[in-house]
Amino acid sequence: MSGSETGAARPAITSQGAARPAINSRLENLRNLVPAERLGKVAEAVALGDGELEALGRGGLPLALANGMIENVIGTFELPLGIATNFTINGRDYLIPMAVEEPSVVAAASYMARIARAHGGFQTSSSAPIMRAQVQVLDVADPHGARARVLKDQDAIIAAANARDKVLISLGGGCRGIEVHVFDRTPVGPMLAVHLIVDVRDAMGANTVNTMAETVAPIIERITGGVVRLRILSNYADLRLARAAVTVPPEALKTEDYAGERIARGIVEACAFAIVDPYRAATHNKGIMNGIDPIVVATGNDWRAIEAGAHVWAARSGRYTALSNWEIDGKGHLVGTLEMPMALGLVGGATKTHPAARAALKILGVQSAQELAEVAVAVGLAQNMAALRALATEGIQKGHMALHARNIAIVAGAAGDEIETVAGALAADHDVRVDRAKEMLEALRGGKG
Ligand SMILES: CC(C)(COP(=O)([O-])OP(=O)([O-])OC[C@H]1O[C@@H](n2cnc3c(N)ncnc32)[C@H](O)[C@@H]1OP(=O)([O-])[O-])[C@@H](O)C(=O)NCCC(=O)NCCSC(=O)C[C@@](C)(O)CC(=O)[O-]
Ligand SMILES: NC(=O)C1=CN([C@@H]2O[C@H](COP(=O)(O)OP(=O)(O)OC[C@H]3O[C@@H](n4cnc5c(N)ncnc54)[C@H](OP(=O)(O)O)[C@@H]3O)[C@@H](O)[C@H]2O)C=CC1
Repeated sequence: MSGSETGAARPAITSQGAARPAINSRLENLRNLVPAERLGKVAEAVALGDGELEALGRGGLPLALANGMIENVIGTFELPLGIATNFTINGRDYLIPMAVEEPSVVAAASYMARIARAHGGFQTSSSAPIMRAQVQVLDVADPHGARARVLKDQDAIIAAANARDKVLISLGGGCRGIEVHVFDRTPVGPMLAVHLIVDVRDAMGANTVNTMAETVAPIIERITGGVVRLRILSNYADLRLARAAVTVPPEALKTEDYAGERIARGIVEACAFAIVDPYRAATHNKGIMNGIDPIVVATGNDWRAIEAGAHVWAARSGRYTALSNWEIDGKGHLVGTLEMPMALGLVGGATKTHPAARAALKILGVQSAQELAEVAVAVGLAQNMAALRALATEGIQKGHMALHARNIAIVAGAAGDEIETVAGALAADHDVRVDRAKEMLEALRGGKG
């Protein structure tokens, strides 16, 4: 990992998280219950209140609220919300709410978390929640001279930016500094990008920094003698990094068919493929985002922003590559690491307006946006580990298609108890196809009739 320069700013997750009583994320047999029973178990584990239970039980978002969130609302669109179990992060157990349409994602994360928890779980860290806003300046005669003038007057710009958001300042956030990037040649002539470097505390921060950028634009025009056009945050949140690491001995990975050393080596080899080949890296990173996006969605955060930040970070060297690293340490243990931008909020956006998002945050029990970011990358790393383990051994279809079989059964027309019966038969036959499911369904119904 390369982010140690910002690591010093990280407040200890354990001290921030201390407000929530410890839970046990193992929740054995959750998979064998029906949804209402699962909700009961989770509610008991994290002490959900009536409001949260109601929000999760009834689907989360009343139409009247939805109508206030976006434009031209005609209804709501639901996704399954699953709970990944077994997570231990920095010595603390977490239940992970995941809103996602893809089968096997929740199971895969829970599986790797189960392996990791016996070996200390995931270790995480993060930098302070610092975002950048950009102010684009055109028509500057002397861009380098203008840069020098902006930096000389940066205290006045910072003061003007901070005058706009008293709440943020009272919480210890605010504009911390200025950077000026000069582009000598662009299709429209020389250009400056003045960056406001802002600590947004527990917000994702887009609106916060956009307001600041618009506020300081006239001052920047005056100082540079240029014309300001764009005033907007950058989704390349390279100053807001979260990191996760996991170490497991090879014997923890072994299965009936594969030795642990073979699996660990296979994971390292799979990662090497993604490091050198962008075609593979895109899929490798999609697997990481399989873990992260469902948390982003469940907590009402902006997943487009997280995706944008992830992929520009993956290409920061000029070549798109793997976000994670897998290696074998001196003791022969498998070591996985992931570091990436993670601009998540506990306030702002839909985090407070969406009742199910509030319930998801309660389930997570996180005390700060930084803690949420660290949990998200830990789950991303677990998901990556699960996919690479499967790919390097039996292949993805065995586990994934067995769980996807339920979707196929539904597409074929199965309902109620038929879904599990047809899905089980499809998986047992290793032939997960809709036409096959239809045949099975006909036979099942014919048998009953
Ligand atoms: C799917 C598994 C976990 C099965 O694996 P398995 O060996 O059949 O699982 P198991 O039945 O032995 O159970 C092991 C643990 O997994 C969990 N688990 C297992 N099943 C369930 C379930 N039904 N409901 C809830 N949890 C489940 C659960 O934690 C369980 O422990 P337990 O608590 O029972 O002691 C495994 O095959 C796997 O991890 N596969 C990888 C799946 C994956 O990566 N899916 C993502 C979609 S594919 C994709 O989009 C990404 C990709 C692959 O392209 C990325 C890339 O290329 O890098
Ligand atoms: N390119 C992009 O990614 C863009 C994204 N967006 C959208 O912007 C939204 C996120 O913006 P964001 O600024 O986070 O949201 P908000 O403006 O809704 O919330 C941030 C505000 O909440 C208040 N606040 C209260 N408690 C805290 C706390 N503990 N820490 C920090 N702030 C606190 C602050 O001041 P106060 O109370 O004074 O408001 C702060 O300005 C998302 O919906 C996103 O989709 C918008 C434009 C572009």
